[in-house]
Amino acid sequence: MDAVLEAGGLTRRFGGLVAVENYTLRLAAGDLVGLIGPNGAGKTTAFSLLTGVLKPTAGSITVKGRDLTGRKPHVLAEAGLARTFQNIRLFADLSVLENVMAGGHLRYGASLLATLGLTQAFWTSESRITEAARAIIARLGLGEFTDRRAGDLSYGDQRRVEIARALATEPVALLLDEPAAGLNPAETKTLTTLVRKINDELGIAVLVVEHDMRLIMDLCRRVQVLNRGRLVAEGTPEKVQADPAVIEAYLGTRRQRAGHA
Ligand SMILES: Nc1ncnc2c1ncn2[C@@H]1O[C@H](COP(=O)(O)OP(=O)(O)OP(=O)(O)O)[C@@H](O)[C@H]1O
Repeated sequence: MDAVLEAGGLTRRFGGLVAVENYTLRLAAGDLVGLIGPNGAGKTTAFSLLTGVLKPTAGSITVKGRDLTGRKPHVLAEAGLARTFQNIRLFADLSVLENVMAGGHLRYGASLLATLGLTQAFWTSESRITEAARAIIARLGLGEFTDRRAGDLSYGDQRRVEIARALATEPVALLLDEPAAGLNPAETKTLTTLVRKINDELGIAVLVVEHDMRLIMDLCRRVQVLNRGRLVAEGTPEKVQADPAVIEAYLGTRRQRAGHA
């Protein structure tokens, strides 16, 4: 299967520190990949490189075969990479529908001229965006919240709305940055079901960066493990859990912390 997102040899230095070195990822349609690693392993840096928030010191990023290395986050978003944030970033005062429509505007927004002139093109695109947003909201089981103010929802429901907004951009890949942070166990379970459904039913490739090891092992078909900026293992959850390099990465970090204490 062709890759929708490919990262080759991604490296990022901060002064003398190499935060990520030679990180490689191949995400094809339908892939569901988890990225884990102990504290300071480089997960956030890798995520920021993939989403264009940080520029790589070396390496490349291609989306659907297009080289987008070093391009800004909005360019990657327009090319089909959707993301969520560690700290949910919804428009709290807008309704759930309006939040999800904001995703659609990125994809189908009418041109400025059409908007100012309120031409037929504007109304056509506006009604198309509204209908698409409603369909996504229904598909994700959020129908009861459609007209509610986003800021009034529980944290778990806000997370789902954020994912709905990401889907409204019609992405080829969805990148989730610690989606379970701040969720209770029941909300985490609902989230797991939702992400699996998106991946299974819509065929959208998913990359999840998480601290919650259980979620990653339950959810993902393939897991990558970073340690000190380098990939030390990649494979099925079963294979990765039994890998001595992974066990050492986590134990080593714990030993280090015990040493500092
Ligand atoms: N902007 C920065 N400037 C300097 N060093 C940085 C910067 N961002 C990250 N680092 C360093 O790069 C390394 C990797 O950090 P990163 O935040 O990517 O790891 P992480 O796996 O996401 O960690 P955590 O699980 O604790 O969030 C760390 O040593 C960190 O201190």
